[in-house]
Amino acid sequence: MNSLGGIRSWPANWRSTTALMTTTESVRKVPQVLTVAGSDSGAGAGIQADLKVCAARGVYCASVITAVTAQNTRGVQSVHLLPPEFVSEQLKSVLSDFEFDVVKTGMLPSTEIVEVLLQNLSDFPVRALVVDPVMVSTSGHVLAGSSILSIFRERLLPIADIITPNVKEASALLGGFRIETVADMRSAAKSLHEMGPRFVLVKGGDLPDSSDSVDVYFDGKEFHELRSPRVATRNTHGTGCTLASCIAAELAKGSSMLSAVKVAKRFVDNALDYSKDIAIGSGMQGPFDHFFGLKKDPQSSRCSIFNPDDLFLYAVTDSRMNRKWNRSIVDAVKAAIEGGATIIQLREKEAETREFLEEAKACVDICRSHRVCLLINDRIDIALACNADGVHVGQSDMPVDLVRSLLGPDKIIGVSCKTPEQAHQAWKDGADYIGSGGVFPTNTKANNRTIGLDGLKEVCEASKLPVVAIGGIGISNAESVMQIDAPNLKGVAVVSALFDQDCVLTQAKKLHKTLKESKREI
Ligand SMILES: Cc1ncc(COP(=O)(O)OP(=O)(O)O)c(N)n1
Ligand SMILES: Cc1ncsc1CCOP(=O)(O)O
Ligand SMILES: [Mg+2]
Repeated sequence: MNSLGGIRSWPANWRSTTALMTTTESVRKVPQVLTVAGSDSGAGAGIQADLKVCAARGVYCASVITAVTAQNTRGVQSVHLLPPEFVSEQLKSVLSDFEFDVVKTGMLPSTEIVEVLLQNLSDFPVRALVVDPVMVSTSGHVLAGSSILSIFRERLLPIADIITPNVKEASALLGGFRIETVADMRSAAKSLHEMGPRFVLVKGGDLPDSSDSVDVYFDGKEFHELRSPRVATRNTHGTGCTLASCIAAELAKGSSMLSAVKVAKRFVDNALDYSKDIAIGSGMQGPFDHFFGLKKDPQSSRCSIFNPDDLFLYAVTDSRMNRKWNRSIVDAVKAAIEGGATIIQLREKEAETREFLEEAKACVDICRSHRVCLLINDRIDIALACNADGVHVGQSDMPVDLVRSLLGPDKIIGVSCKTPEQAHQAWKDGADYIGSGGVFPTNTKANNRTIGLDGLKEVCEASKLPVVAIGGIGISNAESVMQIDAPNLKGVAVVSALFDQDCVLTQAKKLHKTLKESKREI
C-alpha cells in the first residue's frame, strides 16, 4: 500500500507483460484479482461469489480452491478440505503466471493451508492483500476452527492491507471480546489494527437492534462509520465474500482503500435491494444477484454505482457556449456521449430554473439509456428534482457534508479542490471525487487561480479520493496532464475543448483517443 491507501507499485523484480510480447504488439493490462477461498456448491458465497463480483466490477478473477463445501440455501451439509500440497500447486500455478494486483482470501480452513499461502505470497509478492477472516457460515457452520486463530493473528493479519471481519469474527480474533455496540466495534477495530493490518473494516450487519447497517472503518488514525439502511430480505448469503471481493476489485482498478470500501458497501446494498424479492432455493438464506447492474431498468434508477474510471473524459456543459453554437443542452450532451464522454455535468450558470429542470430531465433520460452518470453543477434542488446521479460543488457552494445529508449515500458528490487541505476535508465530508484546477489558464471561468501541473500533483498526492483535472485542458495538453505520476488521477474534465467547438462529436472522439493513447503510455 502507498501512503494514500492505494495499492503498492509493482516490486522491482516483477515480470513485465510487455517483456513477454514482441515489441510491435500493444498490450492492455487488465486489473486482476486472485481469490483463495472455498467452493460453495450453492454458488451464493465463496469462490463463486468472488468470481461473480469481480466480473460485475470489470476485473479478471482467478481462483485457488482451499475446500469444497456441500452447501445450499438451507446450510452447509459437508466440507471437504483440499490437501495443502494441492492448494500450494494451484497457488504456484497462477502466481507464477498472472500479474495479480490483489489477492483476496476467504475460507482458509487449516493452519497448513495458511502456511502454504504464506509461503507462496513470500515467493511471489503481490501488491495488496485483502483478508476476509471467514470462520463461520451465515447458517452457523464452522468453516475454520479456533486452531486457526493464532496463525491468523501472528502471521496473516500483519501482512494484510485490509481485514474485513464481522462482529463474531472480530470477537474471536480478539479472544472473545464482546461486541454489542458501535463503540465496541470501534474498540475492536483499534485492537485488530494493532495486530498489523493497515486498514480494518469491522462489519456490523449482525449487530442487534439497529435499523441501519453500520460498518466501522479504521485507518490507524481515523474512524469512519459507514451506514446504510438495513434491507429487509432473506437473500443475504454471500454478503461478506462479496464485500471483500468488491474491495479487492476496486483496489485492482486503482482506487484508494476508503473509496474501494465505500464502493463495495454500496455494491452490496444495491445487490441486496435489487434481489430482495428473488426466490432461489427453499432455505432460509438465499443468494443475491451480483449482476443487477446489467438488468436494472435503465429508466428507473441511477446509472450505476460510481466508478472512479468514469472520470476519464468528463464533459461539462456551458450555457453560453451552447447559445453561441445554437445547440440545446440535450444535443450537446448526446454528441459528447456519442464521442466517448464517460460522465456529464450540466453547468448552466444562466438558465432559468424551470427551463433548466426540463432540460436536465431530458438529459437524465439520455444519460441513463447510455449508462453514463449525469451530475448537476451547484444546484442541489435541480439534482433532486430531476433525480440526477449527483452534483458537483465548489468551495463557495453548499458544504459537502450538508449536500451528502440532503442527497443520501447513493448519489455522487464531486468537490473542487485547489489544495491538499481542501482535498482532505472533501474526503472527511463524504465526497466521492475531487475536481482539481484550473490546471491551465482558461477563459471559461473568470478569476479562477491556476494551480499548474505541480499544484494538481500536490492535490492528487494528498487526496484519498480519485481526482479529475480541470481548466484549460484540450487535445494539445491532455497527455501532459495524464502523465503526471498520480495513480488516483482518473481523467480530465473539459468545457470549451468540447462545447466551444463546431462539432462536439468530432472533438469528443479526438480527445477520447488522445486520452486512451496517453493512458497506454503510462
Ligand atoms: C469536475 C469539476 N471540477 C471543478 C469544477 C468547478 O466547480 P466550482 O469550483 O464550484 O466552480 P463552478 O463550476 O461552479 O463555476 C467543476 N464544475 N467541475
Ligand atoms: C469550471 C472550472 N473550474 C475550474 S476551471 C473551470 C473551467 C474549465 O473550462 P475549460 O475546459 O473550458 O477550460
Ligand atoms: Mg460551483
